[in-house]
Amino acid sequence: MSRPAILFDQVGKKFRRSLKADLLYGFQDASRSLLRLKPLERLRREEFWALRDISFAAGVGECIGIIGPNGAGKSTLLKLVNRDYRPDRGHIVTRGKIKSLIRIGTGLQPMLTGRENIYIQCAQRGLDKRETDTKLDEIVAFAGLEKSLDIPVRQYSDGMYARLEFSIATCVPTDVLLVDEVLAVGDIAFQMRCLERLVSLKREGTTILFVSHSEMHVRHVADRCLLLFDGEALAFGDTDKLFLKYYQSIGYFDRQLKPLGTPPQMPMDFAGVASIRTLTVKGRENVDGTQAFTGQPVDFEVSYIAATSVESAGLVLQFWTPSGVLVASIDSRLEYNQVSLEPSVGRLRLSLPFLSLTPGIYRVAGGFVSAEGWLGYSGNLLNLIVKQQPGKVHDGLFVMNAKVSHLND
Ligand SMILES: Nc1ncnc2c1ncn2[C@@H]1O[C@H](COP(=O)(O)OP(=O)(O)OP(=O)(O)O)[C@@H](O)[C@H]1O
Repeated sequence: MSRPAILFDQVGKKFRRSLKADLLYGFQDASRSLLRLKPLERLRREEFWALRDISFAAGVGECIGIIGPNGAGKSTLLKLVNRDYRPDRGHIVTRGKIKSLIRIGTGLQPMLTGRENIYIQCAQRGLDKRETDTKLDEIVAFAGLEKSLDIPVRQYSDGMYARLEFSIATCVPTDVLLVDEVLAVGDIAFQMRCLERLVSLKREGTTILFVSHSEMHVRHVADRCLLLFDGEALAFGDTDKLFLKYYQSIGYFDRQLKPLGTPPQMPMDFAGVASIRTLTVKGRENVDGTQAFTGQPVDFEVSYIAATSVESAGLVLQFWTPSGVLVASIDSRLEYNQVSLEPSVGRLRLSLPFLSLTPGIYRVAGGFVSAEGWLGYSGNLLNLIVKQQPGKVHDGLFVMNAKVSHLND
C-alpha cells in the first residue's frame, strides 16, 4: 500500500467509570501535560481501556468496516480519528480533510430550516453561496426532503435528520469519511441510495471507516474489516472470515435453530443428520469443508444416524442468514429423490449443479422428513461460507442460471 490515509499504531484509549474520577484524573493529566511529562499508561482506580493496542491502516479510496458487539469500542475508534478524543497510547496518522457522521443530529442547528442548515454546512465545507446554489437541488433530492426544506429541523423525524446530514456530508468528496450507524434510521430505499453513494465516493478516492451492525451493509461497501471485541482488535482483513469470527465471538452459532412448521415427532436420533460438509470444489481450497462458490456446482457430504430403518424419507436442508432469514431450502422429495435409511450410520452425497446463494455466511439446518413430518431436525449443521468466484460480481440475495437466445418469429 502506498502512504495510507489512516494509520493506527498500537492505539489505546482509557475512560473512567465515574464523574469524580473523570474530574480528578482530568486535572492530573492536564498538569502532567503542562509539565511536559509523558501521559500515564497504567490504569488508575475506576479507569478501563475502551480500546487497547489497535493497529491497522486504510489506503486511499478504501472502506474499512468496523464491526463488533455493543460496547466493543467502535464509536470510540471513530471519535479518535475525528480528534474528539486524544489517544492515551500509540499514534494516529490521517491524511487530508475528515468529515464525520458519528451522531445523528449533532451537525444541524435545530432552530434553523433545512435550507439554512444546508447553506451553513456547505459554507463550513468551503463552498461559497453560488456553489451551494448549484448543489442545493441535488442535496435536497438525495435526502428526499423537498416538502420539508423550509421548516425548522427540530420538527424533523430522526430519519429526516439522518437523510439531511448524510446528503450534505457526502455532496462533495472528502479525504476521510467516518460513518457510524447513521443508515439504521433511514428507510430501506434511502439506505440503498446511501450505500451506492458511499461506493461512488470510494471511487473518487474518499477513505471510509464504516461502523455498522448490518452484515449486508458492510459487505456492500467495505473492502476489509476490523473486528473489535471488548476494546481489542480480534482480527483485521478478509470480510468473510471476520464475520464468521464475529458471530462465533458472540456465541451466535451456539443457538440452535428451531424447525418451521410441525415440530419433529421423534427425537433427532430416530433418523437425523449428524453433520454436513462441502466436498472439494474444483480443486479450490476447502480443507474444513465449509466453503462453496456462487454460481458453481457443489456437493455436500451428509452423515446421518438412523435408529431404525426408514423406507422412504426426504432430505431437507435449510439455508439461514445470520439475521434469521430463511433464504433457501432443498427438499430432495421434490426431485423424486426419496432415500431409504438403514439402522446405522451412513453418508449421502447431495449435489447441486449451480449454487444460487450469493457470497455470505449461511447456517445450514435440516434433517429427514417423512409424510408425517420431521423424523429429526438439527438446527446447527454447518456454517457455510459462500465465496465470490474471482472476477465475477453477483448482486442480490440470489443468482439465477439463465440462457438467452433469439426468438425467431
Ligand atoms: N465518554 C465516555 N466515558 C466513559 N466511558 C465511555 C465513554 N464513551 C464510551 N465509553 C465506554 O467505552 C466502551 C466503548 O464504547 P463505544 O461507544 O465505543 O462502543 P461501540 O462499539 O460503539 O458500541 P455500540 O455498538 O453499542 O454503539 C463502552 O464500555 C462505553 O461504555
